[in-house]
Amino acid sequence: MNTSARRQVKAIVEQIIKEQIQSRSLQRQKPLVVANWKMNMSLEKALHFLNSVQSDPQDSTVVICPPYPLLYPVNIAMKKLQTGVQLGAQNVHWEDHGAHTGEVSVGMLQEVGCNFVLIGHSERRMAGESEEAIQHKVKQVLQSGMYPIVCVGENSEEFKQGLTSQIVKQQIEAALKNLPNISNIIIAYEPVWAIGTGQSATPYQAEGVHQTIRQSIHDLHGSIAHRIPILYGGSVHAENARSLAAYENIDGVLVGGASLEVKSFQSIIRSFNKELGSA
Ligand SMILES: O=C(CO)COP(=O)(O)O
Repeated sequence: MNTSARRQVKAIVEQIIKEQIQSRSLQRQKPLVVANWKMNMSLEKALHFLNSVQSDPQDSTVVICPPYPLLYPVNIAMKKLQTGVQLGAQNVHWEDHGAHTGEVSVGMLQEVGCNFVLIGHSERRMAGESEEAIQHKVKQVLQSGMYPIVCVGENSEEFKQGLTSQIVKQQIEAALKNLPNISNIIIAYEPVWAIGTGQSATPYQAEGVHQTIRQSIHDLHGSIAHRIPILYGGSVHAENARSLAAYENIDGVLVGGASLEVKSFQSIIRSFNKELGSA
């Protein structure tokens, strides 16, 4: 293909993506872009980050999940700077209070301004977090009115064996069964083999798994499934965010490494905005 033909194909693809995002944003809720800083960032870096990051709450909901000790100062800075960004935690305990050394309750997270909390991240599952603990946490967070972001996803062995659908269905069922009201639930599909590896699932692959997840939620809780945001996570960066945003069942992203730098995170936020001129 010569250069001019290649340029034409690229322009057509760009146009299709733009139309898909525009029609999708008319039908669905606002996209959600979530930063999981994991065990990274200092207070100084975090404050610098907040000074520079910008989000328009009309276009997307942007959430930052810092490590516990940064929650309070980050909340103060967010209020002062009016960044339009919301606060989330990376974990929580299911009890209100008590003898649980090193743990933090839902009430404590709310006191420091958290509206969101990650639950069942694969890095925590690998450290021994059980399905039962995840279910208790989801229930407790829902009761508080906060938004639990429940992480699911297969590991590389399971992926190679073609077990992805089976694994995510099992994880969704374990986390969401017997819940009276799931309207605040957010799901994040994070294939373990894509986390921190630079090897993201293709948007097409992710869309297929998101459809399976939506169907599983539907099987458990009925038509509310269509309103539950399903995020993709695993090597999301500035270059692949826009094509992920184009898919109907990809309602946002959960970003690790690329959320530590303002430039890459800002570019991911722009990819999920309705106005694509600046993307
Ligand atoms: O685990 C993740 C977010 O929770 C994804 O991490 P990376 O974006 O660094 O692959």
